[in-house]
Amino acid sequence: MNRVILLRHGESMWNLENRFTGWTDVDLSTNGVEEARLAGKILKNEGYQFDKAYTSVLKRAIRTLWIVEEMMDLVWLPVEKRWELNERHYGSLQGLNKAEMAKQYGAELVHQWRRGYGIEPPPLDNSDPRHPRFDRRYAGLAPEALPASESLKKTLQRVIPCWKQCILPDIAAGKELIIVAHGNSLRALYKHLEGLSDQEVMELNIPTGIPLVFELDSAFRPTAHYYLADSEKSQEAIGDTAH
Ligand SMILES: O=C(O)[C@H](O)COP(=O)(O)O
Repeated sequence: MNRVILLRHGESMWNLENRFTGWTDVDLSTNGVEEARLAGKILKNEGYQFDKAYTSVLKRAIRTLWIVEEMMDLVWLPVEKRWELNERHYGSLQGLNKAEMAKQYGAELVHQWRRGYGIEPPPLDNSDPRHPRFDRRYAGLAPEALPASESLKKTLQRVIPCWKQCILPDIAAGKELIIVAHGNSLRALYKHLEGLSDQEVMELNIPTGIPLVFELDSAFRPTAHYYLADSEKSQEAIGDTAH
């Protein structure tokens, strides 16, 4: 059986403050550190072993992975950091409070921005210092690859090539992998794996800090998936993420 573990980073400072984050490089909150510790502890206690990890180039995911590695005594683990696993770029919403935006623009539009498949939040201006073209970690990328905002669809269009070209060959080679990423990059991957419709993915929420196991058949199609938490806890966490 092939298997891959997906993990959304622990709660970040801006999750805590209910602000749109996207590509903003905010760190974990104290609670997020605890969530990452617990995820590592659960993975260790359940006997998981890894050969390699994938993560994004954003510190909330990277630090979550570091903490998991420490908890599992796996600090030697090879890690591949891929910008394609970053959170969806939230455009000019980044930094703004989600509840205040719902008051200003209406809950329905904000819900569409957050959970709709094709809708793109308002973009960052090209001259905005927060535009990724000013960030050296993206310096090697073609300018047209750098988003100023992304729908979930656009996010999926970068996540899935990374899945197919980098991650799947590692799984095919028999490696046990953990992918530590973000709410929307993982929603995109989940949509692809489970073949969710554009409508179905609107209902999908991935909680912070709870390992999600995908079992795959020999053609890498999912045969099962489950959270490593009791169902009450994961349902509560999924509910929290939705709001
Ligand atoms: O980027 C963000 O704001 C969060 O990590 C994900 O936010 P969402 O639940 O509003 O998509």
